[in-house]
Amino acid sequence: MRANDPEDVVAGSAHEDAHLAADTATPETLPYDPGGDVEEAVAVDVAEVRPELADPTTVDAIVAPSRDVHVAEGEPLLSMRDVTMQFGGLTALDHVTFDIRRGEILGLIGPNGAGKTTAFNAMTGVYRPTSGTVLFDGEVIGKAARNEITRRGIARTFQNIRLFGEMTALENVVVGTDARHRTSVPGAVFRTRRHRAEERDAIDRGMALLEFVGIGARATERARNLPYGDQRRLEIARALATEPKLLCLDEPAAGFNPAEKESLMGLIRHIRDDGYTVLLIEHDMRLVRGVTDRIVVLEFGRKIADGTPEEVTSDPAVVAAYLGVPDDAAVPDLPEIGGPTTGAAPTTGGTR
Ligand SMILES: Nc1ncnc2c1ncn2[C@@H]1O[C@H](COP(=O)(O)OP(=O)(O)OP(=O)(O)O)[C@@H](O)[C@H]1O
Repeated sequence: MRANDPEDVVAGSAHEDAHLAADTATPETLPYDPGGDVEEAVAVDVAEVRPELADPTTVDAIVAPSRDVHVAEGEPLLSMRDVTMQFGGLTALDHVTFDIRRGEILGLIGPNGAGKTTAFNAMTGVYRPTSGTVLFDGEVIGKAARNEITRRGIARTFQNIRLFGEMTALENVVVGTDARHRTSVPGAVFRTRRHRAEERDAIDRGMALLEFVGIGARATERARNLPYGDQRRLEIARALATEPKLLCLDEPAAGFNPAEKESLMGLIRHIRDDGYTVLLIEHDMRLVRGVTDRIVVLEFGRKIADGTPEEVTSDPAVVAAYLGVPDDAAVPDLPEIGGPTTGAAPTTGGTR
């Protein structure tokens, strides 16, 4: 199990055993696992870096993406081209084509079972499409290991929060920075100058990211002790720590009250304004409409709409998909979708 692999990060899991050293640490001197195959914990003085992060201008500059992206602002960063995904006799995606443009917040919505997660998995290399192509920053994405996808520049958060519960907030974020480290294992073990510099950068960037998402003051608290909303923010900070070209948020507002949703919208806009491209899968239509630049709608594995929030939410086909009413029956306000009362699409079965 690699420490920087988000799929393996589950709050309260057996993985905590690997990080028991944190239990015996003083609040100021925290051991952290630099990730990869290095097993030896390294002492890090968190208190030393905190005062440097008081200036919000510095925080924004540190957090802003620094990787080379081949496509220009507004051009397609990720393209789904005629993607079909079949599971046995079930067609979960049916010739789906859409782009995520560099610098935008794209919402991907649709009723339960519409194919959102499947599209997400095809984009992030979890599935190889049955046919069609996914292009990311000029390269074809096939099936790829998760760390390879992270390395290429796609980061994601999960519907169900996955954090190292016994690690501090800062440690969780520093683990995310490992994806960008270049030090060899011997370099880490012998603590070469480059390794120490990377370690220092990781801590500075980790603190800046925590400040950026609004939980800087909680840097030394264990992830499992953070309030629910702060855990969701921590997941976002950790995803950003991998320096992604594309940040994918899978239902980041699940379980939030209206005030928390409002605050999350502000954070997502801030992330976009800082230079990131964001894909948002979310059931809450108010949030999707309030924060996205464009929306793609799936139903039964097919794309039924693609446009601005205003265009999409007034599209009779979208209204019908959500409410199960005839296409010509305009309904001005779409409700939150995906709950048990939506009658548009079955969650399973049927050939899509
Ligand atoms: N690995 C799989 N094997 C078989 N069928 C699958 C698999 N993954 C998804 N499906 C099916 O594909 C269809 C689309 O599912 P998907 O999870 O992509 O929808 P969704 O829009 O994400 O739904 P939800 O909003 O409920 O998460 C569903 O009928 C689902 O049962």
